[in-house]
Amino acid sequence: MSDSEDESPDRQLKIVIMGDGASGKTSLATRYSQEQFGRQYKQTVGLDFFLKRLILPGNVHVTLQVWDIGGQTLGGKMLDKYIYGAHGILLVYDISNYNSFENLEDWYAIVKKVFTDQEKLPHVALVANKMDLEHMKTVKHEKHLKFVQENGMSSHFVSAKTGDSINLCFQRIAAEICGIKLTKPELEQTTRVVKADIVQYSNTEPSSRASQTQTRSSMCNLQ
Ligand SMILES: Nc1nc2c(ncn2[C@@H]2O[C@H](COP(=O)(O)OP(=O)(O)OP(=O)(O)O)[C@@H](O)[C@H]2O)c(=O)[nH]1
Repeated sequence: MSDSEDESPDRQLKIVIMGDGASGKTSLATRYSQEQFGRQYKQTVGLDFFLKRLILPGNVHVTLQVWDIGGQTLGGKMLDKYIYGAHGILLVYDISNYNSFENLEDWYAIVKKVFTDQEKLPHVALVANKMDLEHMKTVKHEKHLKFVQENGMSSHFVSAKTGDSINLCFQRIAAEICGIKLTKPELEQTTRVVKADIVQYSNTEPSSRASQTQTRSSMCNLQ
């Protein structure tokens, strides 16, 4: 018997990413599935697909089918069909753009409409993207938490640019859908470790620094 015959088939989960144009949905998907980030904005027309396999605790193999829905589809005829059958929905906003947060009410209204009368509701996650632009933040933390609490969503703060908390976000959502509780060490393990150079200056005069400067590399866990 080959190894592959031993394995149970992957659980397939449909994950839909929604939110205003330029909030960073495609960037989130490409960062997660391909470890890449592009500064250039290229509008998604209709939708794009991404696939990502992951293994959850308990050796649960999962394939995420990530549906990246273009921001211009709000109000369009196809949106209901894109959302239908989703196991998880990411409502994404850009922390530096208040409108993108406010408009999530409209995106969420469509989700609720599609799932009225459905037995199983999808897991809905509120995702604050572009956390690297914290200095340009226009959405208060309390506003984010209120939306989460009022609607029973999970809460995530990420940056597709730096990759901060992206794996953790998808891992938590997949685990939640599969009914798997992640332990603290498992959550910490998923947090991306970013390498940083720490420059150590001696207490000598600036003029003599050039010859004496020593650089040391250390691992730094940015959360
Ligand atoms: N600084 C910063 N820029 C980001 C981040 N994520 C995305 N961007 C930038 O924001 C712009 C829009 O990103 P996209 O991922 O194309 O946005 P989208 O939500 O898919 O847009 P639509 O296709 O119109 O729906 C691009 O220029 C990205 O480089 C982030 O975390 N930080």
